[in-house]
Amino acid sequence: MSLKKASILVIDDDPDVLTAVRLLLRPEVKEVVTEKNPEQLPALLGAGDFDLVLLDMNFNASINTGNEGIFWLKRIKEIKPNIAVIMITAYGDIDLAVRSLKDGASDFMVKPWHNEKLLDTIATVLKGSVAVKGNDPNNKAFASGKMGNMMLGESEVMQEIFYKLSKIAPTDANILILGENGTGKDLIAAAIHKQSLRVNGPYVKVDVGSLTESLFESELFGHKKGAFTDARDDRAGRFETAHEGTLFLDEIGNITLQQQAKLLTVLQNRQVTRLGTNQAVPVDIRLICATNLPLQELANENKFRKDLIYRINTVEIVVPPLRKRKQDIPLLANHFARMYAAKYFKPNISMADSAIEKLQQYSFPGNVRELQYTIERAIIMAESELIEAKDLLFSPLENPVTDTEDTAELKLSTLEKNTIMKVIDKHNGNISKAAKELGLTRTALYRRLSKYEL
Ligand SMILES: Nc1ncnc2c1ncn2[C@@H]1O[C@H](COP(=O)(O)OP(=O)(O)OP(=O)(O)O)[C@@H](O)[C@H]1O
Repeated sequence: MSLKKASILVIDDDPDVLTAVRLLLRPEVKEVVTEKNPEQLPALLGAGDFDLVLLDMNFNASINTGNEGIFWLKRIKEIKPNIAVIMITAYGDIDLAVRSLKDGASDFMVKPWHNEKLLDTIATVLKGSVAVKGNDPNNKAFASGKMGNMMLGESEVMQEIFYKLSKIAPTDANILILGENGTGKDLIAAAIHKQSLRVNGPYVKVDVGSLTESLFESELFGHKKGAFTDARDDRAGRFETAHEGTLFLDEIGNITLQQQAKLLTVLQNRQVTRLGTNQAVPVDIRLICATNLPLQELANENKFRKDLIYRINTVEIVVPPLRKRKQDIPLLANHFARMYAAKYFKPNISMADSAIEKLQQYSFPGNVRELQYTIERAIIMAESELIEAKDLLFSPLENPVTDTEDTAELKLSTLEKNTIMKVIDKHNGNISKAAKELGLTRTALYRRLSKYEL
């Protein structure tokens, strides 16, 4: 949605702020309504059709915890879940503002702001929020339950994914998400839950790839006290915990054939039996699975059961690596720059064109996660307000990948292995630090260590 068509509600108890915002927005938007008393919010939201609320985080001069802002944010989301909210905050409340993103705010502005920056932020949020409102395929964002609340993408392929997601999220279809590490599979799973009819139910994520044979059953299906040596209490498994909600099984390609058989039985019967009991408990879950492995190939090699694939992939979403959708890089880079500029108290920092160009020339083997860490590093190190090409340092894997050739995957594996060794060495064997620099989770790094037998 464009600024010109937007109806905006501004809530702040400082009349000077309200006047300033009114003067700024009136020529730019369709309608601007200002109100100093947040108690009026429910009535105003009921009466008007607002696209966006600018909401102050502090309303009582004597209490300055920002909690009133979070309280009112939650109320807005209860009354009109799809309305976009930008929080207005003072410098000292950045932590709370970041928390507000988790509670559904689309963005936040730090006082005092530059007028242009405020308009820019409102315009960006409005563009994103349409996806939430109408699931229009021409949008650049899809609402997620995660930090920043938005999954961004303007490439054709991401637009198609958003469209597909908007269609399938409200159904109960099982979904299989395929894609390399760091492409956003986790974010997609959270987004599907957020946009589903189960949104008020639990969202339970399990990294099944990291569960040992012995933990697998008790973790997923639960156990009775005494069922095995460490079972000190009765415990519900993740299937039961996810009852009436969504169960997200990550790294599904890494489970053994034995685990696959157990999972299949539960999915077929839609009931679980806790270890140590005979009683089957019905479970009502929506299942989402994800993996970075080619399941079909694994099935052809008899490493993954075909009947399980059929069971889990009613709908398949394939998320392409970032190097195959470079059009998304500017949008994502600016999004991360704004996010970290706020986090590290550098509100006026922005990305130079040369920096965006450099990012677009890089192959990002760690995908969006690596882009995110690259920008975070640049913002932390930045000495001026403009991030330039020279400020962007990639993890040692700097050679752009030309993945049109057959040899690309092979080259990439060798580069990846060497890079991992170099980075671990640099951090004296500290896996957490190495994983962070590489743009990987610790689990993903461990998996690579075992893949390359390091
Ligand atoms: N399209 C996107 N828009 C905004 N942020 C994104 C997008 N894609 C990924 N991210 C961010 O990149 C990081 C990695 O994403 P995520 O964890 O969802 O990837 P993944 O595919 O599940 O990775 P892994 O396979 O390693 O678990 C997260 O911080 C996520 O918020």
